Amino acid sequence: KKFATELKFCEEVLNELKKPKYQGINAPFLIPVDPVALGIPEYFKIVKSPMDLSTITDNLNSGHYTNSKDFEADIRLMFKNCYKFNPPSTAVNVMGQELEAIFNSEWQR
Ligand SMILES: Cc1ccc(Nc2c(-c3ccc(O)cc3)nc3c(C)cccn23)cc1
Repeated sequence: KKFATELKFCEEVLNELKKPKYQGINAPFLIPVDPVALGIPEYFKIVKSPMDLSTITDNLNSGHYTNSKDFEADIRLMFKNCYKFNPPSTAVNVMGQELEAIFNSEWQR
């Protein structure tokens, strides 16, 4: 896709994931994980490259992404981090799976 159109599509998908209608599942992903606030001091030992939707938004707006593949890589990194730290069937792990399913269906649009 043409560069500008490509990034416009990224912005649309990103905005969808952040919508209030998904607040039950996007909450852990809207802002950077705060290990102190969450009482998980081991977080940065387990997750070497933190990523979240606000950081991805800043990256998109600052021209950090040169194509949609780089944008997609950070989205996927965010979910991988979630599954690495939050064991299967925990609330946050399930929220990650649900939000990832929404991303996947939007991304194929
Ligand atoms: C004791 C404990 C256990 C699990 C969590 N996970 C967690 C995460 C999280 C998100 C992404 C991620 O890569 C890692 C963690 N976000 C939260 C929130 C917003 C509320 C409650 C728990 N949360 C917090 C504390």
